[in-house]
Amino acid sequence: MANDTVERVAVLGAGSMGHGIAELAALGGYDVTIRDIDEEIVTEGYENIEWSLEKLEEKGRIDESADEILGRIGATTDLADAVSDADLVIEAVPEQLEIKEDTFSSVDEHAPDHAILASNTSSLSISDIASATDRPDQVVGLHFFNPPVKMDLVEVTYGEATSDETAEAAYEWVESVDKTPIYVRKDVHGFVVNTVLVPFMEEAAWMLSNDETTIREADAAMVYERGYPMGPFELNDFGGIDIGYHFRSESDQPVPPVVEEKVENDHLGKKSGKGFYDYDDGDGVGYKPEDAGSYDTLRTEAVMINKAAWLVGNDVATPEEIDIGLRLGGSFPEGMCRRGDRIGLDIVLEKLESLYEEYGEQRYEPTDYLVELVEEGWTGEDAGKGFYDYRVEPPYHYINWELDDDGVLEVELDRQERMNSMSDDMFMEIERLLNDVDVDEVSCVVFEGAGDRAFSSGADITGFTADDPAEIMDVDEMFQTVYEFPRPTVAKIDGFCLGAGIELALACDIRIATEDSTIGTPETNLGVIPGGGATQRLVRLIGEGRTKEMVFRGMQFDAAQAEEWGIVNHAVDDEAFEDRVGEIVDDLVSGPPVALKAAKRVINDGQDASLKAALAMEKQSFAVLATTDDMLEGVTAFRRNREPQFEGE
Ligand SMILES: C/C=C/C(=O)SCCNC(=O)CCNC(=O)[C@H](O)C(C)(C)COP(=O)(O)OP(=O)(O)OC[C@H]1O[C@@H](n2cnc3c(N)ncnc32)[C@H](O)[C@@H]1OP(=O)(O)O
Repeated sequence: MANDTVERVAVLGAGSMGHGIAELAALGGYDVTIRDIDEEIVTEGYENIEWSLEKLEEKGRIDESADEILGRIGATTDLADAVSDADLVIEAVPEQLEIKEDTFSSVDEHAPDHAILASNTSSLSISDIASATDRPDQVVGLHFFNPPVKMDLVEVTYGEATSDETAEAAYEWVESVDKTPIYVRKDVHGFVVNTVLVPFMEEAAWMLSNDETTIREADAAMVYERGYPMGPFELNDFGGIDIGYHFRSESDQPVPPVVEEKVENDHLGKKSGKGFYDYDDGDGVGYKPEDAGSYDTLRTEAVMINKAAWLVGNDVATPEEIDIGLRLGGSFPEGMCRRGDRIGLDIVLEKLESLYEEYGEQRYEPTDYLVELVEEGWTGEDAGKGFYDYRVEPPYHYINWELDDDGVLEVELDRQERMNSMSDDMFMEIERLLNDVDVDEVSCVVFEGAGDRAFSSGADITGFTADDPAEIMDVDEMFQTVYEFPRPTVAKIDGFCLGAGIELALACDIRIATEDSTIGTPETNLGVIPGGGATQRLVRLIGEGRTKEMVFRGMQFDAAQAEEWGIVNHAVDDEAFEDRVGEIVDDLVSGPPVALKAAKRVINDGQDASLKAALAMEKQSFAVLATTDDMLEGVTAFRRNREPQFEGE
C-alpha cells in the first residue's frame, strides 16, 4: 500500500537527471540517498549537486545554506542500502527497458512494503517497468524535465495497474518539492508533453525531407511569426536529434529521412558539433526574421492540436493539463488547446483533412474528438466553446484570483515559466476580472507575482514579432482599467518588476516592494519604448528629468532607489514584507469605501485638470461625502473614542 507520508527518498542513478532529482528532493527538505553502480559516478553526481547548491546559495535563491541541504544527501553504490528505508524510490537509470526491469526487480526486493516506486522514464512504458515488481499498483511514472531543479513540470503517469492512491501520493510529493505535477492518466508513448511536442520538430523535418521548406525558413517562421521559444530544427539540435529518432523508431513510427540521415552520420545536434546547424565549423543557429518566407505554420500547429485532441478524447489528460505541460515542459508561449481555440478548430480540421487527402499519412488523420467538437459547432473561443468552455465562467489561465471575506481581491500573475511576463491572454484576463467582479464586494485589490522570482518581467517579448501591432497597442486598455478601478489597488512587488510589470504597478495606487526587487523600464534595450503608460505615469510621479533618464537609459535599479525616487511607496526588508503589506491592506479594508473611491477619483482626475478645476472637484466631493452615513459614523466614532465601522453608504 502506498504511503502518503514520504520522509526518505532514494534516487537511483547519479547522472544528469538523477543528481538533479536528488538535489530537488533535498531542497524540498527530504533525506535523500543517491545511488549509482560506480563509485566514480556517484561522487561526480554528488559533486555536481554540491556545485549547483553553492550557485543557488551565491545567488540568494535558497533559505538554508548549501551545506545544510547537502547534509541531507547520502551517496552509495549499494542498491539495497539506498532503498531499504526509503518511502519513495525514484529511478533515473539509462533508458533501456532491461536495465529498468532489473533495477525495479531489485528495488522490489529491498524497499519497504509501503514504498512508492517511481520511474523517471520519458519514453518507456510504466506498465512494462512495473511488471518487473510484485507491486505494480505502487509503481508510477515521475517524468522530470531537464534540468529538474530549474524545470517546473513533472508528469505523473499511471501504468495499467497504478492505484489512485499511489498516483495521488506521488502527485502530492511533487507539489511538496515546489514543482507542478500533471497527471498522465494512461500509459501512452511520449506521455503528454512529448506526444504534442515531438510533431513540432517532426513536421518540419518531413517538410524538409520533401523539399517543402528550408531549415532557416521553418525556424524563423515558428519563432518570429508564432512566438515559439526555439525553431523546430534549433530545438532538435538542442535536445539531440537521436532522442527524437529513438522516440519514433521505438514506437514503430516512420522517421523523416533527414532525421535518419543525420543520425546515420552522427550529426546529432549541438552535442556532436553538428546537426541541422553546424556548431563547430559554421556559425551555429543563424536564422533571422526575414528568413520566415512562406513556411506553413498552420500545418505544424494543426498536427500538434490534433495530438492534443487525441489526448483529451482518450482521457489521457485534460486541456488544462496539456496546456500547463506544454508551457512548463516545452516553454511554449501557450498550450496547444488554447492555441487551437484561438485559431478555430474548424480551420484546424480543414487543414488536417486537406493534408490527409494530399499525403495520405496517418498523422494527418483527424482524431475523433476534434471532429466531434467541430461537428457540434464547438470550434473555439469565437464559438463560445472548443477545448475550453468560454460561455459561463471563462477560464483564467494566467492569473489566479481570490476574493476573501474582507473584500480583498488578490490577483496573482502566474506565468512563472516566463517570469510572469504578460501575454495577450494575461492582459485580457486581468481586464476581464476587474470588469466582471462585483465592485461592491471588493474593498481593495492586491496584485502580486506567482513564485519567488518576479512580480512581472514585462510584456512577453516573444509575442512582439508574432502579434499584430494593433493588438500590442491595445494593452493600454488593461492598465487604464486597473488605474480607474473604483477601489484602492496595491502592487505587492517581490522580485523583477520590469516593463509592463512596473507599468501595472504604476497603474496601482500604492506600490510596496521587497528590498531585493529590481525595478525598471528596459524597453529601449529592445528598440521600443514603454507602451503601457510608464512614460506618462512616471513623469507625473517622479518628474521629467528622472523619467527621461530612466526611459532613455533603460534603467533598472533596486527597490531602495525606487523608493528614493518615489516610484514605490515603501522598500521593505524581506522579513517585514508580508506584515507591511498586511498593515496597508488592513487600513484600506477598514477605510470608508465611498470616501476612498471619491479620493481616488479626485486625485486621478485632478492631475489632468487645472488647479482651479481640480480644487472644485475636491470641494464638490467633500460636500457630497458630508451627507453620507459613513461621515456620521466617522464623527460618532471620534466622539466616542472608538474605531469607526464604515458601511460604504
Ligand atoms: C508594453 C510593455 C513592454 C515591455 O514590457 S517590454 C519587456 C520589458 N522587459 C524586459 O526586457 C525584461 C526581459 N527579461 C529579462 O531581462 C530577464 O529575463 C530577467 C532579468 C527578468 C531575469 O533574468 P534571469 O534570472 O537570467 O532569467 P531568464 O533565464 O532570463 O528568464 C527565465 C525565463 O523567462 C523568460 N522571460 C523572462 N522575461 C521575459 C519576457 N519579458 N518575455 C518573454 N519571456 C521572458 C526567459 O526567456 C526565460 O525563458 P527560458 O527559460 O525558456 O529561456
